[in-house]
Amino acid sequence: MSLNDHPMKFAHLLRYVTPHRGTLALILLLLLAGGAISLANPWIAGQLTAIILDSAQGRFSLTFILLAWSGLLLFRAVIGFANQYLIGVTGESMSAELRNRVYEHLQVLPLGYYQDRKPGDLLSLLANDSEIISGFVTGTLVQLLPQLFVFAGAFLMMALIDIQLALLAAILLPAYFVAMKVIGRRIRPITGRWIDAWSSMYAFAQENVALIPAIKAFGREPAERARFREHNRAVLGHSRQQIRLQALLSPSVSFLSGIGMLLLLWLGLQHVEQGRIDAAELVSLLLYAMLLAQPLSGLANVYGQVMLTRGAADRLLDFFSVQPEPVSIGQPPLVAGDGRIEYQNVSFAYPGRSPVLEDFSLVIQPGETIALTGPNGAGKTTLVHLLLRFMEPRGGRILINGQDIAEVDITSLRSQVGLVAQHTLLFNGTVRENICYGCPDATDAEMKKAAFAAQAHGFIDELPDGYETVIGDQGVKLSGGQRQRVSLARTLLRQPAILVFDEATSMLDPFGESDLVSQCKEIFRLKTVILITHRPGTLELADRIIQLDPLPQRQA
Ligand SMILES: Nc1ncnc2c1ncn2[C@@H]1O[C@H](COP(=O)(O)OP(=O)(O)OP(=O)(O)O)[C@@H](O)[C@H]1O
Repeated sequence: MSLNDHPMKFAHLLRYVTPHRGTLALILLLLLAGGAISLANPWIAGQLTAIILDSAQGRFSLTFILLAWSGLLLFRAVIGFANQYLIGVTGESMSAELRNRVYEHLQVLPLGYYQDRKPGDLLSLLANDSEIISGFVTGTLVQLLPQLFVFAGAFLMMALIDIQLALLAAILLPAYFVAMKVIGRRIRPITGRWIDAWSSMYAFAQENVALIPAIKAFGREPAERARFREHNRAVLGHSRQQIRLQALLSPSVSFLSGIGMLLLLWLGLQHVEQGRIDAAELVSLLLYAMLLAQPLSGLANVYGQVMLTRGAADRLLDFFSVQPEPVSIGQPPLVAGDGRIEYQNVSFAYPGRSPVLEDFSLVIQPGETIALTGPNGAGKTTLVHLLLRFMEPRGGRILINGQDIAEVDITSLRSQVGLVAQHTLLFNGTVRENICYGCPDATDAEMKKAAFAAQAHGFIDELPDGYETVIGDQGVKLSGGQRQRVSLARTLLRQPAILVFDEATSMLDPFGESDLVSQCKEIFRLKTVILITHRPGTLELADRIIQLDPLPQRQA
């Protein structure tokens, strides 16, 4: 599929260029000025040769020419500095904006998108592809016109000196383009494979770092090392192929242009002998011919860069075209109410799997605490994930306070349903930051009240820095039960009308659990609560126990 056939169109990516068009235009002007100086050099060299050979063409004094030349070189140096600076800064700002946009889109994608992909692939969009796009704009696109300008200028100057030799140089050009095309065409798929291999390696390393305890416990270090080496070998293999082709590209073009120069020199000398041009003009002409070849090797890189950028643009556009979670702009908020929940004939199946729920109905009265129990895989977590609209049901509907949740603003819905998940998800920050994650403006007293209710205050107080203790990645510096309590406090602090505990007490010791149960009875009296649990201590809290049984397996 070509980029313009892409559902989101290549123009979408140009949005990141538009805010910088002023700076890019300035860069372009400076590059053109640099190009003009490059075009002046061969002419000056011709004048110098004329003076040295004492030819009639030497119209300026040696001192004047040297001074003027020095001035031009200084001017080019200043332009070079300005350009390098502007190109660097603009490129970096563009990639930063693109990275922001990628990250924003990541945040609004449905949970299922993450479950189907490796984190490394997503991170590669941030790390590689955003850079490639901005690098193309600042490193290739803006350079194109100045290169063409130098090319056309050099050709024109040659034609003014000797039209035959100028045409000969122009006739030799297709050879360069053939070399560029043949090699350039092979670079693109290799780059795509290199990026794929790189993201697989990254994803593998990331997963392994998270699974270190399991790897150590099962003594799998040597096997994992070997698997990493395998991934790394694939990355290296593709890099080698890519580097080989890229390395081949410029020298091939240089070789062809060198041969062309020799041919030109040979014919030029004959024209000098025939008196059609003088030696000074031949010097200028040869230098112009070199200038002609210079943008060509630049253009050879353009081809490789375009191929590389098309790959990155394809991946980014694919990513941006993934539908975000159902947008709720303009949808009314979920009106705060007494917390009545009603599942009406709800059906759901994960993609490619047999149905988990079919025609499921359940009414949970305001202030009621129900325990949801049943065998593993029966669909208990799925049921509460549907309540939070992490996924959408295939059939039926779910009402809260009489409002269909499919028709309310998703943020207002999630602010009223507090989930304490089966796997605690804590950030690498302080205990305070973790508890206040959903309510950054909570006061110290409110935070501590939530921590007391979750029976977490006692152990937090004994931590080296109390609430300011950093708990490590995923809270590794806390015990499993402590993590659950922090996560519970985080949810309680939001004071949602509906509380969902998805095996949230599974790691608490029996005493801790009974303490928590009595504490929670106090809290739960005011809220609608769904407890997913198998533990008798927690079941005791429930007004009603709902047994969920798995549906008979059948083909999706
Ligand atoms: N992201 C997913 N993609 C595909 N299938 C899934 C996904 N998540 C869960 N399932 C499947 O859906 C079914 C219900 O899973 P769910 O997590 O809701 O069960 P559960 O009753 O909460 O189980 P447990 O008691 O083990 O926590 C299971 O068969 C599971 O394999």
